[in-house]
Amino acid sequence: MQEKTKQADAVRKVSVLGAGAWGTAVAMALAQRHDVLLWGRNAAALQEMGRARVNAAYLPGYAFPDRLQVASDFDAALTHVAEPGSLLIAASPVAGLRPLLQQLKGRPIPNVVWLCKGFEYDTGLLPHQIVREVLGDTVAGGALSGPSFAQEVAKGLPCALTIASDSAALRACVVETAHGGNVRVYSSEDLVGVEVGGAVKNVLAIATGAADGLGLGLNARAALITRGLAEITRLGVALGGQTETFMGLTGMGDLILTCTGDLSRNRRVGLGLAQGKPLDQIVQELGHVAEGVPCAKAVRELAVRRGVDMPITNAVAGVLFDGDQPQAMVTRLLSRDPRGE
Ligand SMILES: NC(=O)c1ccc[n+]([C@@H]2O[C@H](COP(=O)([O-])OP(=O)(O)OC[C@H]3O[C@@H](n4cnc5c(N)ncnc54)[C@H](O)[C@@H]3O)[C@@H](O)[C@H]2O)c1
Ligand SMILES: O=P(O)(O)OC[C@H](O)CO
Repeated sequence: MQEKTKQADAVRKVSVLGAGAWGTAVAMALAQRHDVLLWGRNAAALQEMGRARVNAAYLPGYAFPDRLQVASDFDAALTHVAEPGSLLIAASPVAGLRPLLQQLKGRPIPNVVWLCKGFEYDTGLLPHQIVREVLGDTVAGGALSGPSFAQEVAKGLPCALTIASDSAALRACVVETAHGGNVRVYSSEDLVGVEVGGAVKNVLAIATGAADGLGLGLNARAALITRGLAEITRLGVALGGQTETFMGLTGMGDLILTCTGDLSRNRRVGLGLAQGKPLDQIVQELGHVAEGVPCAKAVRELAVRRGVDMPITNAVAGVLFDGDQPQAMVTRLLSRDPRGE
């Protein structure tokens, strides 16, 4: 009974800026009940999506629901969410967040919710810090995160997400809009904790993919996930996140999904490294972003600056950027001195 009151009854206007796999899947899920406009930076691809009613490049095989329309241009996507209670979703990768926000600067927008997971490559900033740098404090913003493969959401399978924001009004707006049907939305005030969990789990998924690819077994996988969670928590707490957050959906939940699910692009990077493929080839074959790659460098540098011990991240970064062999990564981790758990 109580759940029902939290679910959106009113039809709302939503614009999703970014038409990769995740932006498209979120737009499709919200279009079960709301009027959704999907915009992407590639005009020709958008036009084709509008005609074929499917995102053939990033989410092939999943037909758009009727209430999902493709935006004719960027201005149309913003006009669509002009009325109060609307939702603007930024669905770019981390690398595209700053340029996207710069396009929004000075424009009348109701709020902004971002979906990307990672630290910015050059600055080491979390997404909410980029938002504040570009838009200031005048726009309510929040991170929507949690264990969620785009293909499963596009299929209408159940999933649970967390909206993290310091604005109670924004959290309520996202819950009222997105909670319902097969999507559950929880709330959190811990933006740092939610964002750190989402960012670092991608690096750890590369590590578990490599370990699995090397045939190291399920014991090794469980050890990497568990020690990985300790690593995420150390960094997250050092940056101001709350310990409990890392035990929740956006911490442990997303870590388990990404480390164990073969739909994960980051896990597939690790599997490819174990086969001896060059990183460039792996990323090209993926055809999607693997946020753990740039994030590994940003996290390694941040951890050094903050004095946080992150052995698994360092080992992954060694393979990605310093020419270490995946087997050497394992040796490096196993040869560490014993310590208390
Ligand atoms: N796919 C998922 O299952 C999933 C789930 C939850 C969160 N996410 C997160 O959502 C974000 C987007 O992931 P995705 O799955 O849509 O990626 P994707 O690779 O499927 O699509 C990326 C989209 O961003 C565009 N893009 C690529 N590089 C860009 C750049 N430098 N600047 C601007 N745009 C760029 C591409 O044209 C494409 O439209 C990532 O941070 C990812 O971690 C993904
Ligand atoms: O496919 P990945 O590895 O980018 O992971 C996708 C999502 O972040 C899982 O929650």
